[in-house]
Amino acid sequence: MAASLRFSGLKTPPAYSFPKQTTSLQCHSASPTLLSFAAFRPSNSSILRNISLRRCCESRVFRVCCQGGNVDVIQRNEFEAASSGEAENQLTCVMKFGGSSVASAERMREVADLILSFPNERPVIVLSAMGKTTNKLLLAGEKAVSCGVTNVDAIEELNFIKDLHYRTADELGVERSIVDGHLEVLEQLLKGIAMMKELTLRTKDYLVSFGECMSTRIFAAYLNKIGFKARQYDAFEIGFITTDDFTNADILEATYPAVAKRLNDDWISDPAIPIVTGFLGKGWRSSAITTLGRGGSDLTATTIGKALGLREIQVWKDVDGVLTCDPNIYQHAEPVPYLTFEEAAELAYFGAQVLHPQSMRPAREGDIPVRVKNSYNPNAPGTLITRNRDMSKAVLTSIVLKRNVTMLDIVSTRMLGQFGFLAKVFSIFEDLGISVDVVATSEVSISLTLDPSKLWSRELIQQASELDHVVEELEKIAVVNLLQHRSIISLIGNVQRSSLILEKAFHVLRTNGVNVQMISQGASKVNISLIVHDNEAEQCVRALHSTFFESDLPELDQ
Ligand SMILES: Nc1ncnc2c1ncn2[C@@H]1O[C@H](COP(=O)(O)OP(=O)(O)O)[C@@H](O)[C@H]1O
Ligand SMILES: N[C@@H](CC(=O)OP(=O)(O)O)C(=O)O
Repeated sequence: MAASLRFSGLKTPPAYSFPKQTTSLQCHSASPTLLSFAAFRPSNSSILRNISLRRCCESRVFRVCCQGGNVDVIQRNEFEAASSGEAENQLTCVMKFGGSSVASAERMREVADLILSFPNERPVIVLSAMGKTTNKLLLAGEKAVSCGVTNVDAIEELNFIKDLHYRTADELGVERSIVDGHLEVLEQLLKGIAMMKELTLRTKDYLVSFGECMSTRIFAAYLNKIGFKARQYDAFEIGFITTDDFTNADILEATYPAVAKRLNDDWISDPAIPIVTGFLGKGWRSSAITTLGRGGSDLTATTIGKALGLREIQVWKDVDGVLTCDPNIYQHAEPVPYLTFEEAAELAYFGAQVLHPQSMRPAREGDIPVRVKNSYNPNAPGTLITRNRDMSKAVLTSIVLKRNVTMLDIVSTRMLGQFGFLAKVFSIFEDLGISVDVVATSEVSISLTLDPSKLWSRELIQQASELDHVVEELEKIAVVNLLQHRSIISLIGNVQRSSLILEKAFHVLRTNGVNVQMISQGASKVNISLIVHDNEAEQCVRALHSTFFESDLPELDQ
């Protein structure tokens, strides 16, 4: 059953009772940015998990869907905001600053100036941990496993972290007490790890959470000190609900209404710039702190953007936007001015460190533009990522390298014409919970690569035995060749031009004496993947970059 409400002007009732079994409510609103709905059971005020909100693109129609039905009350925060005259004053965008942008007191000051240089914005700020804090915390945890309880206070990384955060607080003129408690608990936690001689994935997530919890507290205190009212939030306390996959958790749908409600309600009742911890969430079963995978603050930012229906999501980095290739491989890489969500998602998934692999999903679902900017060079235009862009002149957008990939050649032991071979192979991967990246098939053989981010997040010993297990299972139906130390070179761009791209690419690879071991063009039409040996990969990327970005390509005919 669908209910339809039409509201005009500011006079709207504060809540609407759904008939039982209602599955969708459509609202027409006066405000184009109207966004947050939350569904409650009034009996215990719990937020329903199965609610989702969709904005019908380019219109003022918002659709609330509740798959399970049984919604009792829908509360419309923006309608309330509108009636109290706050609509003009809503939060406008999200600005995420990565570790390199907030690495020191000086950098935090610059970031504060940068935020305040946009007086028309009312941003939600997402911060990562300062500099390399996450790596240091992980190293401290690993050292604690074997150093003995009495030696924990001598762990170099612990002292580095204490010194960095106290020094930053001192230099910004905020109270040390803002991080005192966290640093004490951090040391106790390391003692606990030393005592147990064990660092589980769950403990790892708790351990690294101290980085974001401290950077956001210091930064919020600094903004308050210089006269801009700010409020710190731990993401795991404001509704970031995730799976319980420690170190690599996924955001659950319930996050969107919960986060929207909390941030909007606080903003309406007592406006203050929200400063939210990136990267962190709360496991829905365990209630323990989880993390979204390395670089996960990008995903925190896009999740908030979608939850609040903000106008723009900005991710501020230490590079002039998404570049034509990894600048660590080739220093003459150039910024890419425009990308589609699809291109950016492929690029991130296939290894470009600049964006978290899952971060484009909320932005695409909410149709919210993402701007990648350089906090060290704010005047550079950066990269704008949107649903569509003009592809008529586009050939190649970016070259991405994913190293240390495992490849499997699987040849059926049965004869040609047997059906069900592909299905059997993929059911083995499904049973073992391993995801596959790139695939090329013939009737009796399959070559594929395994997704290292899923496989490699597990312990080393577990990885080796999982690979043995995969091979063992596949050998029941096929001859299997396991090839390690391979790289995927992904050519992201306009695959409508695949003949031109492949002609150029193969010319370059042949000239450089490189043998391509597998090639695949995905259905996404933005990515051609080439598999080469690890030790040839970087040289290939540099040569491909010269050909595609530093020399003239033939004019493109439609
Ligand atoms: N195609 C690419 N474009 C831009 N940066 C890239 C690319 N590939 C790899 N990088 C690396 O990603 C880094 C930025 O990502 P990241 O370190 O996660 O930023 P932050 O910590 O600021 O969020 C850059 O410094 C650069 O070294
Ligand atoms: N601090 C976390 C999360 C993050 O997103 O960091 P950054 O924005 O600096 O990549 C990490 O290092 O993975």
